[in-house]
Amino acid sequence: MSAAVEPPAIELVDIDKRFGPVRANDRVNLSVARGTVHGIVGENGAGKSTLMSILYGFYEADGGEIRVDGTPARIRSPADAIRLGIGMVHQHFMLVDSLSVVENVMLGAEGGALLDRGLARARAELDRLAADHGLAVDVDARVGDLPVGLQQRVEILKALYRGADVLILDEPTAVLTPPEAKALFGLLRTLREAGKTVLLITHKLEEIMAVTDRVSVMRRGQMVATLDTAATSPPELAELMVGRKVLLRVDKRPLAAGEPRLAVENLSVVDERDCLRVAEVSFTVRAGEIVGIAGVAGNGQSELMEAIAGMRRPTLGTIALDGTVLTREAHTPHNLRRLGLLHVPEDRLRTGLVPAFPAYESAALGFTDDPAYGRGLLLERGRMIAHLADRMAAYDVRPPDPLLKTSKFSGGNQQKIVLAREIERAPKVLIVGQPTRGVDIGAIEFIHRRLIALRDAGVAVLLVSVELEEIMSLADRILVMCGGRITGERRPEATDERDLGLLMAGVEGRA
Ligand SMILES: Nc1ncnc2c1ncn2[C@@H]1O[C@H](COP(=O)(O)OP(=O)(O)OP(=O)(O)O)[C@@H](O)[C@H]1O
Repeated sequence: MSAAVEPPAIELVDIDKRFGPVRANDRVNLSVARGTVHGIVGENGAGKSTLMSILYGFYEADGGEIRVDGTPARIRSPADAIRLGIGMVHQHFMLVDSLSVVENVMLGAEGGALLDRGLARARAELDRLAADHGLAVDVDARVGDLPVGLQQRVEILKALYRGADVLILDEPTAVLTPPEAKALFGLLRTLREAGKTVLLITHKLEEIMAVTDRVSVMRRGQMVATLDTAATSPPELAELMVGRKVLLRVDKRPLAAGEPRLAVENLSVVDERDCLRVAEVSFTVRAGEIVGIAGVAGNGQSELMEAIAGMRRPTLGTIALDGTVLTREAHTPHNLRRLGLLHVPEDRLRTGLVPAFPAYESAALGFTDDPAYGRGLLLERGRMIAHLADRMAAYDVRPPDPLLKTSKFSGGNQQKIVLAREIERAPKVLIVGQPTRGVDIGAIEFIHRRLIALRDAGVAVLLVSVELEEIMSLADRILVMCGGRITGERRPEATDERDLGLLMAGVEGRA
């Protein structure tokens, strides 16, 4: 342990921040010791990202003080933060795909341009950082060609290159595969050993347990606890986060599956670049059954879901609903919705919502002919608003304001709006991609219960998720996809994460 006299690397004192009526940060205090990994948890909209944005100079606090190494600091922009040795790794990387790693790292760094510091010098510096911290990456590779895990590494290198002593990571594993996440944690430990300080926001309590020294819990804009990680547990953290006990396990009745509702036969899908993404995939989903598709992101799951949902044309094969093969004309998102096939897209900002619309309009996307909204072209705004207000209450969306612009909701609350839109319309078949990405533990429990309730009510559910735990606890049957093919089928009680992991990597698991 470091000497008691050393001031904390970061101290936030009585930080306040309001957005209109929302008190996003309410007299928040936080003290982070140098050379530690400090976790921050809290339910969706608790104010975690706002607090970190204040520390990084994206927002200015309405009140309170920031101290860096014991000295009061004025941080009015990210440039101020960087000057004080604070770096941030964003969830959506701020990298230029067409430039190389070394060019990206130099971009915007002090002195700005490629001209200023010679490329050779930057390369040498990157090599040193890579060697010191075990951050191997090909500095001449084009960033757009790197897998997501390595792009994240470039973001970290960029922050270190600019002299960061404190690194803020906002849900860094949301975009990573399990091996990439493991590699990231190894790296965080190395950075800690080198005396760096890491602030880690995550919804995954096992990550908190695995890698942090201390953990702070936020709830409704306030800091409710800071604990030594070794002295706490996931159930205790979950309870502090949501203010009640959370069931971390899913309870479900035995399977009582009925008729096949969705039948996919020899389906193949080729993408825009003529690459085969889905190769001769066949399966059925019966009424009252959840079929889970496990796989590392990018192995054809997205294209498969989009093809079924009528957003992409399959090149070969058929899709049948209730025993009737869909013709080309019938296979449109609009008609599928009419037939009772609903779809929760995995990428909510790209295909699920329109960020610039008020929430009630985003929540009506694709359903503007719903009789509940009124007739014909004259949609009744009042009814759309009332309808979403009901859903917001049921899903505990915060703030429960249907008129607020979609982009102003926190990530997890946006996810709840999309889920509520699709799930609550009595589907016969529900296709749901990454339903709990970015949502907090209380909301995960709620969403899992809703999916089980739909199954028990006879809905055929196709669940695609990169979270193995989610697939294992919800699915009645698990299909594993790798390289566009189904590489195995398992019952959850007859498999484990290792077996599925092998199938996901294209290696035959145990029979
Ligand atoms: N630019 C903004 N304008 C209006 N309200 C905002 C803005 N940014 C955040 N908020 C509100 O402030 C509150 C805190 O949001 P914040 O993004 O900090 O939560 P979070 O804890 O990071 O949530 P999540 O886990 O869902 O990402 C939320 O109610 C959110 O809707």
